[in-house]
Amino acid sequence: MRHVIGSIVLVAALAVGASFIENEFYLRTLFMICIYFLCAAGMNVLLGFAGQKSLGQAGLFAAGAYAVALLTTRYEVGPWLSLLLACFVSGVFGILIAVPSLRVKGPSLAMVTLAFGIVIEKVVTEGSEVFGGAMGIYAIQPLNIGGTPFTMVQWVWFGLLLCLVTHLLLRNLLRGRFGRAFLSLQADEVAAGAVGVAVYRYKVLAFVIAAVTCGLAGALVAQQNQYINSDFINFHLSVFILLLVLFGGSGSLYGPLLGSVTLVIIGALVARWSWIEHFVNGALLLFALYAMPKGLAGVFGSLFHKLGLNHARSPGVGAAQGTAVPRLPTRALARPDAGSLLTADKLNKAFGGVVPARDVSVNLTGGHIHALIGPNGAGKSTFINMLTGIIRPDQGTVTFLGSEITRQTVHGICDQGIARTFQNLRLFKDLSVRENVLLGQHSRMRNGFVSSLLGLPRAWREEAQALRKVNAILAFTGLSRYAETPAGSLAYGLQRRVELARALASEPFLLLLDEPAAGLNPQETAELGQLLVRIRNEGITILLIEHHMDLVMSISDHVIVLDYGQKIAEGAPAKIQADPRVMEAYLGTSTEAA
Ligand SMILES: Nc1ncnc2c1ncn2[C@@H]1O[C@H](COP(=O)(O)OP(=O)(O)OP(=O)(O)O)[C@@H](O)[C@H]1O
Repeated sequence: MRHVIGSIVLVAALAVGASFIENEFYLRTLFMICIYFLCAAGMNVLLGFAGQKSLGQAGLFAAGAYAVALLTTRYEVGPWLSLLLACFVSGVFGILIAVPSLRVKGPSLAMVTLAFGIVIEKVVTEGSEVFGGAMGIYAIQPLNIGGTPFTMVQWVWFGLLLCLVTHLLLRNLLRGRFGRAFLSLQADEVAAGAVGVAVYRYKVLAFVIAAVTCGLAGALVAQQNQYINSDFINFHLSVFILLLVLFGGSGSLYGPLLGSVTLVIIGALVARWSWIEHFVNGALLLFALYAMPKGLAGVFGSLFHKLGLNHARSPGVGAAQGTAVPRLPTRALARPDAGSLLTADKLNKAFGGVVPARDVSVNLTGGHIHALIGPNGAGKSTFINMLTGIIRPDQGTVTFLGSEITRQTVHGICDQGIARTFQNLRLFKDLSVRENVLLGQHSRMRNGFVSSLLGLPRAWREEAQALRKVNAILAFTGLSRYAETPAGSLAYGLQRRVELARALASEPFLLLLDEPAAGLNPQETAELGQLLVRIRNEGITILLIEHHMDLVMSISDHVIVLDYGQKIAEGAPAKIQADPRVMEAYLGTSTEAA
């Protein structure tokens, strides 16, 4: 609440200050700070959190501006309703621009969005019949109160109010489940899916948020000027919006504010020499990229840190660190009598000539540790990838708790109760250990977009409950003391444990571990074995891919052996150790020689 009250007081003070300003240029500068803040706040969600690079924001600005222009001049829709509809139209364009992001990434995505911006620019320039071309559209109805158009001071007040609301709403959204999900997209989409984040849905959402705020800004500019033409909509605007975020601090809640205040004021100072404006912006962009990778927010953040002013309390530090033996949060099994938890029936997969799965059928009994072993390239990881939806089998079915999951999405399978770790660690390295594990709780949290955006009690309750569970998992896995450490800075063995803790946070029925002991020293391997037994004792079934035979034979209840994509043996560890086909597969010799 302190932040909310502080923000309201600041905005109220600015609004009162603005009412004493008589100079139109200063008021307009304040209004443009608000406009660019709106653009930057949405762009920050898209770029700073979700990691999607867009160079087409000018097109979305145009969508809002022209929507309001056409609605008020051609269709005589009232200015307030037009403003609302303009946000809706921009949101629809946001979905359109998001579609390519489902297929392309990084620079390719930037090029596609750039093309979108250019197309919109061309459409409004050339389509003079509808959009007025370079002449533009005049007589756009401004916002009004009781039929009296806003004065310049009222525009500033309204701009400030929108900035306040946008900031507080986005802050609610980004500090919880949604913000973490966006960050996971930026870090690793495969891992995001595996912890239950619906990757495509969240990407589209980030694009829509950026589109709506940008469209709102465009509509306000059109209504305030009562005029819009194609000169407003150009590539420089898209780059400027990008610059606002990068200069202010991408991924920081304060970045958009710092960026828009600084750059609009710099723009106002050089306004009389319009020819140098682009040079200045170019130089600032280069400066931000080279000298301030975290933007102004990063510079201020480290300054406050050095001065000891950063009192941000870490959530729930020390919780669940008591002496009692910690328990894992688990969900109740819908069918507790289910002997067979998962059945894979005749799974087949071919990558061209390589066939890593050939009629593989496996039955995993609940409450056991199953091990999947086999020589390198036998198809073990492919098998786990098929169970978790990362790879679609060519043939065969996977049934989990009585329902077929063969064609389900990666996040849908996580939702059902299957969690996994990866052979090559896939941690969200820049996030703290606690945030990594909180991301594991994503699929267990039920607060939706609206309750998160509005910061309703339900969202806070969910967040507090998730935090309690995460603290218990950290204690269970012995990670409590590293809770605030960035995951990527931990020793390798601890990183493996964080990935395991993250998987446990989705409260799975079945835990799939792809070589969890790879890279661990003998002591760490022994500790891992004990941890896995404790997890099994909590009622969680484990399927473990491992090359450490000592570990496999000491903790497994059931061992499955793959070779060249075929199951060649399965049974109790002692039986597998004595199986001649297994020896042959491992030693590559005939049974007699072995
Ligand atoms: N996406 C892919 N495209 C093409 N070939 C693939 C793909 N994934 C796996 N393979 C091939 O399938 C075979 C089985 O790979 P997989 O990773 O499943 O084996 P593995 O038993 O897990 O091996 P290791 O123990 O070395 O991890 C290998 O020859 C591998 O090169």
